Amino acid sequence: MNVQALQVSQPLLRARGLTLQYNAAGRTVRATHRVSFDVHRADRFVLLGPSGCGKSTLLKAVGGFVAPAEGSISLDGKPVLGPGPDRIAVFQEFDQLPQWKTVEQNVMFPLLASGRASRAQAKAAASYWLHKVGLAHCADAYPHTLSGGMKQRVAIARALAMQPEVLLMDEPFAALDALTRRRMQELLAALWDEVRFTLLFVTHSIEEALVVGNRVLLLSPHPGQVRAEINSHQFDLDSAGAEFQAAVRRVHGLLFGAQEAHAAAHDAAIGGVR
Ligand SMILES: Nc1ncnc2c1ncn2[C@@H]1O[C@H](COP(=O)(O)OP(=O)(O)OP(=O)(O)O)[C@@H](O)[C@H]1O
Repeated sequence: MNVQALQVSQPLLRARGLTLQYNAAGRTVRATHRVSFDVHRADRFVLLGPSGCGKSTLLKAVGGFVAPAEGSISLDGKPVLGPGPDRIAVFQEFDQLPQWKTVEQNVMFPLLASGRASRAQAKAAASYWLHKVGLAHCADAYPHTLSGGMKQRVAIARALAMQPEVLLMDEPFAALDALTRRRMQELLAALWDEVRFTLLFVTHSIEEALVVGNRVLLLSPHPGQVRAEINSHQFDLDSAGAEFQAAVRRVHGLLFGAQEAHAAAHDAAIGGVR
């Protein structure tokens, strides 16, 4: 393999042996234990697992907001030591947009604040991305006049306008109704088809993980540890057939199999004592 080929195959984002913890009220809560994963350019990499497996904490660590107690994160070969405009996050909360700025100003703001664009460039970028997410007609509206789905569209436009190395998404559609959630997944897929951004996406929905991601890291909770990593590039939003259902069951088994077997054994043991 020549040097150029070797460089191309290097992961963009590399997480190695990440132990992440919080110190709260004099005690330490371990959120993850030695979690490792690689994200390649244009991957749609999903962190999947039940509540408490440390998905959000992993995303915060990649964002540079939580320093690892153990392990390391690098982006494009450089250590991640804090937040930066190369990693932009979209959250679940609808209040992530400043309410006193119009939709257009919201999209322009990070471009201006980071010095990445002049006012004219930021305005042009806002116009371009608002058009892409179907909100060109809302440029002068204020966030409180928008639906939840529209607010998430603005948040996505704002994030992609920054052209981050990695787009971080923490359950971005979890607070939406099922139909809107589906529309947003379609929008994300269409944008990825066009732009091929690199995505690190957190969800606790197996179905969402399989249709949004091309690779999925399965995590078990307390503390979060890697159960498995699977490829899911064969599925898309039209996947609903037997193969998809079998994959959902398989992932469910990988995530909860040991836990359910343990609970069943525990119940049986209690039943036996009674
Ligand atoms: N700010 C904090 N202070 C103390 N403990 C925290 C804090 N944030 C998270 N934790 C703990 O870290 C662990 C992992 O939490 P995290 O939110 O990363 O999990 P998650 O998989 O994203 O869960 P959910 O799907 O419920 O959001 C949990 O035990 C949680 O209670």
